[in-house]
Amino acid sequence: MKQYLDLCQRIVDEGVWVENERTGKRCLTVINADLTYDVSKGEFPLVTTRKSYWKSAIAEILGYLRGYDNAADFRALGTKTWDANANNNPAWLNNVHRKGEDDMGLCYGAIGRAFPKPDGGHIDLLKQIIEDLTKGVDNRGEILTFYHPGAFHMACLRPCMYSHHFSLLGDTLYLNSTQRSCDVPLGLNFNMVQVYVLLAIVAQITGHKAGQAFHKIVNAHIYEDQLELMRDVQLQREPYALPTLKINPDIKSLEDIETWVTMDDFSVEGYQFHEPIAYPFSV
Ligand SMILES: Nc1nc(=O)c2c([nH]1)NC[C@@H]1CN(c3ccc(C(=O)N[C@@H](CCC(=O)O)C(=O)O)cc3)CN21
Ligand SMILES: O=c1ccn([C@H]2C[C@H](O)[C@@H](COP(=O)(O)O)O2)c(=O)[nH]1
Repeated sequence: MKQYLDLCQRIVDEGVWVENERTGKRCLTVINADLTYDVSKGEFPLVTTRKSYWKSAIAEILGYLRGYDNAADFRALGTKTWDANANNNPAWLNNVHRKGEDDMGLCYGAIGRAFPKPDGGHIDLLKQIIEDLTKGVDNRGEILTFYHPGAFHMACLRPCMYSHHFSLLGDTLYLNSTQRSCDVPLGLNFNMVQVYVLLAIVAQITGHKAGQAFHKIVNAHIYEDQLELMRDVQLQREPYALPTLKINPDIKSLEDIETWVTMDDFSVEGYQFHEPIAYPFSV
């Protein structure tokens, strides 16, 4: 929690105003942040200085792991976070590749579960990683990437947290996740939860202990219409102790994740938080 608040304060104190063409808004921006979550100690990085919608965040990462490319599928899992990008962005609505209502196009899991090969066909990157890790293999390239510049014109958004690199040291699994662009008041609440959950659940289904997750952010920003709420409300609050996350121990394979897992398989204990803050969202 301290590392999150420190980053927010750093943006307020040292950020530089940058015009963003896609949203038509200015963003107070810093470059480079490194956050660490110790999953081995159960340090679940849930924001306490406002109500954080952790179920929505877990539903998002679950949808990516399932290869979803449709906001309706995300809603069925328990999150509306893709509705706006799929259905309210004029550039995407006019894109000839959009396959109709709720389509997100070729991004995130649609790439990671079926990465197009230059010589034809696809690779299921996640399946291959899970198979390797289950056998105790780390080939120093166990990388789940959602980043395919050749597909950007066929997607509603480029992936923000675009790479998840798993590593084994003995029986302990580590994760390095990289994010190119970060909406710190809104997106990062979710992204911290997602990095933690991704390491915890992949360790669980591959039979390893979870170690640390390292989260690298390149462009970290606060949109101009979020700044006042962050500086004058959220940053004035004292954080509470971190809660803990429980994951159903019956989840044992990638197939379980693909077939029956729901938000009921996750629970958070001891979550004490301050009043909700409704930050403006930029499409
Ligand atoms: N500008 C922007 N910021 C983002 O964080 C973001 C995007 N766009 N587009 C793609 C996804 C969608 N994500 C989202 C979308 C909406 C919320 C949001 O509205 N959160 C509210 C309410 C959440 C709820 O009720 O479930 C929040 O207070 O956290 C968060 C992340 C993260 N990503
Ligand atoms: O998981 C996510 C997804 C998106 N974001 C934010 C970061 C930016 O504010 C926008 C994406 O805009 P680009 O112009 O494509 O950079 O969404 C996030 O923080 N986390």
